This record gives sequence, structure tokens and C-alpha cells, in this order.
Amino acid sequence: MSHATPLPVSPLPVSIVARGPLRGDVTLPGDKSISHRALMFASLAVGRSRIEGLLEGEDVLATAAAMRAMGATIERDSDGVWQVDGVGVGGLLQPVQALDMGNSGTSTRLLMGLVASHPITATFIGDASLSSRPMGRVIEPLTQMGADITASPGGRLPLMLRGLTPAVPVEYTLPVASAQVKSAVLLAGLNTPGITRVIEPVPTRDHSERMLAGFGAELTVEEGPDGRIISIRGEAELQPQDIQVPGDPSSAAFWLVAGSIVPGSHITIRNACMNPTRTGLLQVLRMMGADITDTSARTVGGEPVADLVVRHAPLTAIEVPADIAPSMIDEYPILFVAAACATGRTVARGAHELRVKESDRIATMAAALTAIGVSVTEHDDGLSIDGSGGARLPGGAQVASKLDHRIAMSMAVAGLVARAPICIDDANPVATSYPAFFETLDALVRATD
Ligand SMILES: O=C(O)C1=C[C@@H](OP(=O)(O)O)[C@@H](O)[C@H](O)C1
Ligand SMILES: C=C(OP(=O)(O)O)C(=O)O
Repeated sequence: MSHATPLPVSPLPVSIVARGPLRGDVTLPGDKSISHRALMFASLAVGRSRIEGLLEGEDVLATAAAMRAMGATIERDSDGVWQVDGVGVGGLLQPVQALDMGNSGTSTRLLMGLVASHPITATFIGDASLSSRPMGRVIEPLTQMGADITASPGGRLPLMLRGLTPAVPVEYTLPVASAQVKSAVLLAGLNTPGITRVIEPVPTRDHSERMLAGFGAELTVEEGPDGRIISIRGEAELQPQDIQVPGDPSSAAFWLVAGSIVPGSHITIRNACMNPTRTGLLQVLRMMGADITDTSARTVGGEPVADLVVRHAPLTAIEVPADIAPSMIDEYPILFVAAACATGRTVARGAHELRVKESDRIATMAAALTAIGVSVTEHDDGLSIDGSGGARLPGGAQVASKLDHRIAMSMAVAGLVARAPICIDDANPVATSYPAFFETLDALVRATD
């Protein structure tokens, strides 16, 4: 398949020199997973929803553009609140052009689910990173539901998806622990007659379940012998909502680690989502001896939220429990930086999924850490890292971010404790999930300059 590819953006090299301590308050950007879902579900409700605290990163803006292209009216008020007029479940329109998903796996896989049970055909395109990621994991269940999908070799983008109405309800057991696959099937089930069921042997982030129930979908979650059984009744009518998006714990992760490894740091992180399917890094850092307290526990938009206070503390290497992987999946790159500063050898395995994220995060982090002088052993499903025992990292190298925001931000945090500057070859990807990352870093450092 050939499609117009978006023009490449010039690389943005950024050099990080050791600075610190980091002090002050961080206001987190909205949670990326919840922001995508808020836009999608509001676009399918009948009437006007309001969304406060939406992440205005490139990935979420790709979802907004796609929902507009399929008929929803989505506008941002001057006060930063987003207003969405939905088309109703079943009401999505045929997009005129290919849907450009940019760098975003979540947009692609969830929207494929939505289109699968609508009588429309859509072409999905993305950047070089997204075009190398496997879509077979959603193609398989959506094909069972009746969608007709023509993908590029290896089940990749660009791909064309022709939805079927009425689609066929399925009972689908997830072969891989993936909230994106689970959500794709549930979203296809929204416009499918009868009950669509997903069985997940290993729990993954449950934002779709929480928010769909909040929008009035008939959705149940039971514990079965083979895992969680999530059932949704299709041809649902969603009611518009006022949504408050909590802060993103995957963005908080960079400050939790920076505050732990930079001597003298003391950071308060406000409004972090504490959904237990997202707090793996917090648990692991505490196991390593991090000084992190959580206060003011409350509920925001159907999600548990708290403020986190992190102070510098010596970290000790651990063997990271493999079963924590789903609740820490996007935080491995920054965990690897924490491990590089700990005392002893940290072993993190059981995270094979890291190989199919925006980059191969095992190989990319192994290369970046090795380049800055950290001793790393690469496994098929993780890394073993020999820590510096709290001493500064050598640094003095250029590292490749590989179109991966989490790599760019993780290596920027490593730069804060390096003896010689670390140059990130391209920091543009940061804009996908945390446009204010460098601004926030400067403010935390300036507080003590
Ligand atoms: O559902 C979601 O919002 C996400 C699920 C995870 O991906 P997988 O479903 O591929 O594990 C995660 O890595 C991604 O950043 C966001
Ligand atoms: C894996 C990620 O996102 P996505 O799959 O949506 O591209 C991420 O944000 O780390």
C-alpha cells in the first residue's frame, strides 16, 4: 500500500549537564491513556461532554483529529477545557482521508476497534516507529468480529480496515497482557449486538472498564478461573460526562527517579493517578529503598489519585518481580536509570513486551546506558544492570532516542547525575506524552540555582 507520509521533522539534539538538587512542586500533565479514552468515549456519547486536564500531547491530539475526521465536534476552550459533541455509538462517519496516528500505538489499536463495528472503511498510517509495531494482535480478534483488514507485511501500518455492521460478538482470551488489545475488542463490542467478552489472564490497566461504566455502558468485571472476565453489552447508549483527567503516573515516574538519584532533591508531585494497575514503579522504587510518601489520597474522575513526595535516598539493587511488568510497563526505561545509580546488580526480566514499544526499549536502553559507561547485560526479556552505588555515571556520549519519548526523557534524567554531558540525538519525541518536560526540569533545578 502506498500513502502520503508526513514530512519528517528535523532532529532536536539536547545536551544535559549534571544539575541539581531538584526542588519544588510538579503539576503533572493529564494521563495519556485516560485522555485518549475520554476523547473516544465522549465522541460516541449522545450530547456534549467536558474534559478537564486533557493531555495536550501529540499522541492524544492524533486521537482528537481522528475522532473529528469521523464526525465528532471537538473544541478546546481558552481556559483549557475541551468540549466534545458526540455522534452516538454507531454514528461514526467515513473519514475522507487516511487517519494519521503519528507515534501512537494506543490511538491506532483502540480506534481500529471502534471502526471494526461501524459501516465505514478507514486507512491507518503512522510514523516510522508506529509503522514497525505489530498490529496482528488486534487484527486477529477484530477479524473474528467480522472486520476486513488489509495490512502491510508483518501485520503493520499502513493498513486498511473495513468495519462490519452488525459485527459478531466474541469471547476472546488475550494471548498477550495488553490493555490496548483488551480495549480494542471492548470498543468493537460497543456497537455489536449482544455481549462481547474479553478474558485477561493477567490484569492490565483498567481505564477503559472504569470509564465505559462511567459513561453508562453495561459492563461487568468478574474474577474467573482463567483471569478477569470483562463483558460489555453492545448497541450501548453512552451519556455525556464531565471528566477530570488525573495526572499521568508514567510522567511522574521521571521525577520519582530524578528526585531519588540527585542528591539534595525534594519534589512534590501533585495529582498522580494511583490506579493499582499503574503503580508498579512506585512499588519497585520503594523496594529499592526510595523515600517516597503519598498524601491526600482522593478520587478524581473515577480514578484513585494522590500527591507524591520524593526525597533523595540511596537505592539498592533488587531482582524486579516479573509479575509486576504489566503495572510498570512504560516505566522500565526510567527504572533502568534508577538501577544504574543503585548499589549492586538489578535484574529486570519478564518484560518481553518492551521489544515492541515505540522502540525496542530493551535494545535501545542497553545501547544508551552502555554508551554512557554503565555495565549492562541484555536478555531477551529485560536487562541486568550493575549500579554505580550512588556515584555519578560517566556520561560524555551521544545516545539515540529512536523516536521514543520515554527513552529521551529517561536519558535526560541520567544526564542529571553524569560526570560529562549526555547528548540526546533527538528530543522531539518528548512532545508525544510530556510537552512541558524540559520546562518542568528547568523549573525544578532553578528553584535551587
Ligand atoms: O491502553 C493503553 O493506554 C496503553 C497500554 C500499554 O500498551 P499495551 O497494551 O501494548 O501493553 C502501554 O504500554 C501504553 O503506553 C498505553
Ligand atoms: C507504549 C507507549 O504508548 P503507545 O503504545 O500508545 O504508543 C508509551 O507511551 O510508552
